[in-house]
Amino acid sequence: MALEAVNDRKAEVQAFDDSKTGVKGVLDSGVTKIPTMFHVKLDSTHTSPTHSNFTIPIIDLQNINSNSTLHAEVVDQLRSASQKWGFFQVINHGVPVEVLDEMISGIRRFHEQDAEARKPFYSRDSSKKVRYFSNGKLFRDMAGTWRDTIAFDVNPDPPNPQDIPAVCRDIVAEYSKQVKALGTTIFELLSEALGLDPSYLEEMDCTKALYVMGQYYPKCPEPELTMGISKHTDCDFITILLQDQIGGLQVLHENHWVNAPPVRGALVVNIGDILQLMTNDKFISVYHRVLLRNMGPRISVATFFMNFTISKCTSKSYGPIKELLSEENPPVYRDMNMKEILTNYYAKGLDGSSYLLPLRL
Ligand SMILES: O=C(O)CCC(=O)C(=O)O
Ligand SMILES: [Fe+2]
Repeated sequence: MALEAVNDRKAEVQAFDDSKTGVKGVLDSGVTKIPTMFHVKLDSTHTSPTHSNFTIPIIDLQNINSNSTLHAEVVDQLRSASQKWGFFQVINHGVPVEVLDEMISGIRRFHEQDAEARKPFYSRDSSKKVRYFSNGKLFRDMAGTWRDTIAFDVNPDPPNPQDIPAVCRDIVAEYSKQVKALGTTIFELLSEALGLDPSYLEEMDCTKALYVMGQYYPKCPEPELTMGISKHTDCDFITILLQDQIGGLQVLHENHWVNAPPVRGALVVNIGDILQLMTNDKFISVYHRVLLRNMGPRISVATFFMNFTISKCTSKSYGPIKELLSEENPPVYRDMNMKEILTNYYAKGLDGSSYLLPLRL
């Protein structure tokens, strides 16, 4: 890019960020063409049909407390999904559908309230426990995506309730509590799926930190030119995702983009990069993205089991779990502490799963 173009782009991004009203603010200004900073480099897969022969596994958690045969079946399904897909949906997971609906509504209320009410929460200071922003890596990723976020750093040290926007305060607290409990159950089942003691992953601090991101993808006047979220993997242990009924989430499976269709009452779970590392690639952290269509807005809530703050993350080291290694399955990563992992992660743009490469042996 010529220097002039780089400077233009910088000015455009800065003006957008200074508006403190996100992509929603751009839309509300009445544009019919999206600003060039949101034009992403598209590839042929942007418009190609998705692969409908595949479906992301749906796992019913109803029977986890039943007899041991039924329990073992659920564990088998989780193991298979984590190995082959890195993604699955869970139903009968114990989080009431009213809580799910109200969480979507609360996030919608935040993003759809008056711009003046949103502005005070807008910040790029990642040490803030509650903050509103658009495109976390805007100044590093060259293309913006059509998405705004309200994020809550809810665990282990939750924000002061007064700091949470009143329009979603109660439900954020309730949802976080419920999703943490579900996460704990899922980590127990995943530990079993690995042949480990059920408490293994919890003892590795996998359930300690939760980061909840309320995503808002406004209706887009030119969806064919941009993305909701570009192709990436999640830097965490697992992610539990709540999505509304709009659709648009796609998962890369055997080189095909496969839709993760909204299932009422379900939560989507995916394996993150750190769990792939710990399982020595047995469980996979796969690429996913959100493609925008003409519909919208779309709302989702991604809960990352991870502390993204370098100064507060766990001091534990992560590498392939020793119990899983053998002569036939030697470690493919070296151990690294969380500070180093996060430092590598922040040095890359969003599409940067390569931050784990320095750990590959
Ligand atoms: O909104 C979605 O469906 C996916 C969000 C996501 O992948 C993320 O926040 O990492
Ligand atoms: Fe993600």
